[in-house]
Amino acid sequence: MTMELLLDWKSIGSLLATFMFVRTAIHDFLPPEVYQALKRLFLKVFAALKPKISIIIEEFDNSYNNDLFDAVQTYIGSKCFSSAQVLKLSKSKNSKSLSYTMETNQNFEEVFEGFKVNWKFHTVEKKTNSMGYTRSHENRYFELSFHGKYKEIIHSSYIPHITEVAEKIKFKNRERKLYTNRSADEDGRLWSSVPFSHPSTFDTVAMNPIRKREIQDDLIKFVNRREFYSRVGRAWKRGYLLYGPPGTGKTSLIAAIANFLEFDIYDLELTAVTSNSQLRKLLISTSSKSVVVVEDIDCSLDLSDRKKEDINGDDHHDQHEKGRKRKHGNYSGGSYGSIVSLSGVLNFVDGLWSSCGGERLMIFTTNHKEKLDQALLRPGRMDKHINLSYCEISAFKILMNNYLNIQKHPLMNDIEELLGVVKMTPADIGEIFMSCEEDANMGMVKMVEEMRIRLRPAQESADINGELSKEDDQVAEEKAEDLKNEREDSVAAELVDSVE
Ligand SMILES: Nc1ncnc2c1ncn2[C@@H]1O[C@H](COP(=O)(O)OP(=O)(O)OP(=O)(O)O)[C@@H](O)[C@H]1O
Repeated sequence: MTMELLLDWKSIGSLLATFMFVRTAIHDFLPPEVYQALKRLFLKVFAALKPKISIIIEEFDNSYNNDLFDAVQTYIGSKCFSSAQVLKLSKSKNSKSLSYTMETNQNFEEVFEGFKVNWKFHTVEKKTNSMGYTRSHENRYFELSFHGKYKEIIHSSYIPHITEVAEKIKFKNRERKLYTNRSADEDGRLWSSVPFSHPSTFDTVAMNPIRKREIQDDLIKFVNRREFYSRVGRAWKRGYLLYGPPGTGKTSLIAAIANFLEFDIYDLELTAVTSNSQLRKLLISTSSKSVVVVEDIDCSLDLSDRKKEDINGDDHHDQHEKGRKRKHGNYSGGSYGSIVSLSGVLNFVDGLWSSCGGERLMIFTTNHKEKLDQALLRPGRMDKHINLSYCEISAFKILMNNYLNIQKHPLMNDIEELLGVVKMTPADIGEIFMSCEEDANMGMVKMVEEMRIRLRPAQESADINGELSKEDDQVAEEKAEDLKNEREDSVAAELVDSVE
């Protein structure tokens, strides 16, 4: 028995020695190219002996569409361009972009987290017999092959990765919509929609670049915080209040935000809402990536006096009566014809979306921030207050570049000085530039003229009050400087104010 064992150990030893000898001989005597080729062959043979696993993803699952098949098709379509030899190219009706799909029997290979996966697309003709008729149809499916030891990673990481990427691609390619509830009463639908195509972007909005960057950062932070919101048990939403005089870019900024996030826009007309329950339905039916806008909040609701309204519920009779009168055109409304109560708005702003998932940005606009209830302004409801005001030089430069396509001009100093004393909205400036689009120089001259015209009444009234001495020009200059400093201070204060 001991002898046999000894023999066995001996033979193993000599086998190892032979192996080492052959290996060294091959390594030392064979040319390196031959050695590498042999090595590759050996690895291939060895890999072929390893267990391989395949997963089949069919187009239909018990006659129902298989979402995973669609996801794989989208995913591979976005990647196979460089590797597959035959591809199909198409563009679907509601899509902005072209999409590639694989042809039958084509392979696509990729490396995920360090291991290789192989995809193959199959089409098989199938015949079914029912009630004496033979019907043939195509059975399309993807086959995913990989080494057996990666089964767990495929299931827990790779497949979720595919669905996530596919979702992002589909979202990017879809046509975005602008929804409005204005015609809700007539056609019975909650929202009517048109494709959303507003040209305003963060590049075209005339605004202090630092504040622009700050808003963009805030938006990026918001959309990247899904886990945070779910961890702290809060609805994934953020409230913005845009305030400032008419024509300062509130609507333009909203469009720029929606374009930046690639979200749908819901323009919520509160005066067209007939009850709080309708308001609730409207809000719940918004898509999972949406910007809900309530413009001119001070004009559509009596928000200044909360005590007038029943905060915990609707006064249905009262609401109904207001709605009836409004429909018949003879309702001038509490202060502005409010149909939904303040509680309705506050409730949904506070947490109606907690159970809906999805990311929603709520934007209110007003020309009169001071008219709004403090309860509505607090963080959680309006997380960020953005003041859009009269044009200052950095915003002016953006408009000048947009409309006249110039970055510098000899009249810039005059304009900067005048902007310190004359209130010009970006809309005013846009109008003047629009009329001289072809002649940048003329546009700038006209601008200075218009500002000087507007400056005169201010100087005259100052004169009457005895504020202006004989050295008009010098004092006007000093005043311009003071106002400019004041403006800079208020911009700085606003920045501090809006930092959470
Ligand atoms: N900050 C801005 N940047 C670029 N364009 C602007 C800006 N502000 C105003 N405009 C131009 O003026 C027009 C009116 O602007 P917008 O509707 O955005 O102002 P608003 O503040 O929403 O006005 P309102 O309070 O009356 O609704 C727009 O068509 C836009 O071209």
